[in-house]
Amino acid sequence: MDGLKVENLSKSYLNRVIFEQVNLTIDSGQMVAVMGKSGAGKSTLLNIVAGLEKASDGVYHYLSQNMSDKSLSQLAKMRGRHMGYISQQSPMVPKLTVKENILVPYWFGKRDKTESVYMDHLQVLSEWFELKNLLDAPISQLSGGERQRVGIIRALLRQPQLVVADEPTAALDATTAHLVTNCFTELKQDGKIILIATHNREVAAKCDRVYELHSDGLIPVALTV
Ligand SMILES: Nc1ncnc2c1ncn2[C@@H]1O[C@H](COP(=O)(O)OP(=O)(O)OP(=O)(O)O)[C@@H](O)[C@H]1O
Repeated sequence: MDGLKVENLSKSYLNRVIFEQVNLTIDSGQMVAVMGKSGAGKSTLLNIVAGLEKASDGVYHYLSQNMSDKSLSQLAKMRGRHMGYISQQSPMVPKLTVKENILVPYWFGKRDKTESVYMDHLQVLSEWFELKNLLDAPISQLSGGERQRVGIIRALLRQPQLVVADEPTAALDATTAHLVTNCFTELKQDGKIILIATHNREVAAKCDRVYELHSDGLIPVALTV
């Protein structure tokens, strides 16, 4: 199974339960949004799926592998090869240019395609996200929304099967946010899996399914935008 299957996942910090009984299946070619009030645990859930932290209980499978059995370093390898993780504030190396920041994971990760494939894809993505003219600029000169788009390009550079995007449009105006949702829609049409945490109802409305995260699990919601 190429998809993602989450079963009875729970997370607690010390004795405080953030969520439990989270069940979610996303097949190839599907885009799913998780909404919910601030502090509900959306970032925590996405961090677990992306292998940045461990669940307290439950299992999840991705690419037919039981991810819950893996160590954080094994999960980091899986993430580098098979996932694109977009965080709320993508960390950047201040002294590097935009292009160099995008290429950092390529420099340090396993290269399963030729260099020209990555460079061509970088050009396509930077054009799509309207950053082509800024590729040689120091990252420190970019606005918050521009940096957010750099983080998205970096996560997509390796053409991952699973994209985990935490508030990918938080710093963007409506027009630029459309670039992101249109890109994600193309990716899902190409068979990728997209999991988004968002407060933006217009972004969620573009998804195949929308859930609200509560302490006792995910509840499907029907959006009227
Ligand atoms: N390392 C940690 N230790 C203790 N509590 C934590 C830790 N990380 C997150 N939390 C708590 O878990 C809860 C869920 O946080 P999370 O960031 O996942 O929420 P969220 O739904 O993404 O919120 P927002 O919409 O505001 O981004 C919060 O109450 C937060 O304080």
